[in-house]
Amino acid sequence: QLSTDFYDKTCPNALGIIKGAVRAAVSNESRMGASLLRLHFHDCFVNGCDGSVLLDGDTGEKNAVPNKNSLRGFEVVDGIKAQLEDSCAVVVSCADILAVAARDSVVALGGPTWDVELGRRDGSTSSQDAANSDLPAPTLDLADLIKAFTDKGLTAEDMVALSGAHTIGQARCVNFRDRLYSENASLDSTLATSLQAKCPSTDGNGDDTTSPLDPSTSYVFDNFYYKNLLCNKGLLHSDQQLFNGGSADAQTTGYASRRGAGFFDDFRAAMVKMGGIGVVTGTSGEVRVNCRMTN
Ligand code: HEM
Ligand SMILES: [Ca+2]
Ligand SMILES: [Ca+2]
Repeated sequence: QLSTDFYDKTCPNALGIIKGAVRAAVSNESRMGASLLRLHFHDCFVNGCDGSVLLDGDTGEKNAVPNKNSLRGFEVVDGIKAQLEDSCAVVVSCADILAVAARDSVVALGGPTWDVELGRRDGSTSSQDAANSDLPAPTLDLADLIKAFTDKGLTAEDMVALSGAHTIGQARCVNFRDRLYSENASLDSTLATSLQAKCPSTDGNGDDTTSPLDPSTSYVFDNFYYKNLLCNKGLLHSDQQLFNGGSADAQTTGYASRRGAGFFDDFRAAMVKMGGIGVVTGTSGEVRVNCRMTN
């Protein structure tokens, strides 16, 4: 039901506007590419790709545990939406902006490109409970990571490929502290020691200081995420689950050795699949004028 040419007639500049704004935002701050990619993931996993993550409100998704003090990029989305409203009012949905911005972010940081399917409509509810229950936590083991994705119609293989998004971006100390102090010897000891300086052992100390998810190339979309896992350098507990003697090991090893015909091909296919989760099209839902509130 989605189509890649959805805005060709109604807003021919839409894709160019989004690409230009994403490029500018990423050149201003490289991390923004990671933040925009993550917004699309957190949108799609909660009530489908419907822009719900963008809605303001104390009881909305922005205040859910995985999102609070963590999600970023809302101002960039506002800027894109304002430009689109100037060019073609009430045509391009906020959900589609997130899908295109995710792709353009990956490309801006050296990753693969793909055609984004378009025509998603924006929803009207933002569910904090659904965000808390449906977004996978970094404490999960492999079986529960797989379940979080199969619950959304994705496969275990999609989960391993999509986790490669952690080749860019940052995580807060509170999300990997246990890797440094409790999960003895599972994290590479040199990396653990260097991370300890910025992430003290006491709960509450330095919780929000950030470290790169990919300590090798945190601003390049490449396959170093998987290479790191082979050396026990996965920052999050959930990352290292993809190479821990379990069922994901072979796929991780494959991606570590083949970037283009391995990881990149599977990543683009999985992104298209993720972008189709729970989408609403046609005349249901709406196209928001302001991504932060319903019309
Ligand atoms: C497999 C299960 C996943 C878990 C448990 C997980 C968990 C996390 C956590 C805990 C952070 C750090 C947040 C913080 O400390 O504030 C993070 C960051 C990030 N995640 Fe994931 N994630 C998963 C899958 C994904 C997927 C599928 C994508 C995109 C396709 C993604 C993209 C990102 C990006 C790009 C960042 C860095 C954001 C930034 O620097 O602003 N993650 N993730
Ligand atoms: Ca959503
Ligand atoms: Ca990287």
